[in-house]
Amino acid sequence: MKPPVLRPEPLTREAFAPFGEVIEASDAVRHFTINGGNTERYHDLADIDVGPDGRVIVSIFRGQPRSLPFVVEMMERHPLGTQAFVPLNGRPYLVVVAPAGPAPTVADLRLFVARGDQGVNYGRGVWHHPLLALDTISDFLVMDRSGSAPNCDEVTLDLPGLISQPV
Ligand SMILES: NC(=O)N[C@@H](O)C(=O)O
Ligand code: NI
Repeated sequence: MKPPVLRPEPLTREAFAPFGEVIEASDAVRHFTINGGNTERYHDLADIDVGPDGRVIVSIFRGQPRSLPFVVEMMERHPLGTQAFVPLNGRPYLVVVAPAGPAPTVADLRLFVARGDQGVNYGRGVWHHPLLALDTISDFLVMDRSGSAPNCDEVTLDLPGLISQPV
């Protein structure tokens, strides 16, 4: 059977809410002026949760661009903590997610096209595809959990999904 084509959706806080938060300086979020008027603070955008035994760490992921069309064959989740990605190069990228819970099927997958000024924070246990950078080598600031217990479950999709081009 041919892999179903995943329908790209624009990344919005509302559409992404079942999977986590969107990290962006939007007028829709609480923001206020600080530093004597020099700076606007877009406040409390995401819940970084690493559980009682984890430690929050900040890393940079330097992703190679994915070639399109791209076949989504696997998904992963981090049951012990959230994982946030914030693009550092101002370039669009792709996010493929499925709800936390049982292993997803291709019918559960959602494909979001993120702008270069939008980050995402995957909720604990939310299924997602590893980083999907586009067009050029791209750096992302990543906030996630460090700890001794294993924190990455992977599944292979019985029927893969297809990200066609152009998204
Ligand atoms: N393995 C790793 O740290 N990266 C993945 O979790 C990812 O979501 O890219
Ligand atoms: Ni991950």
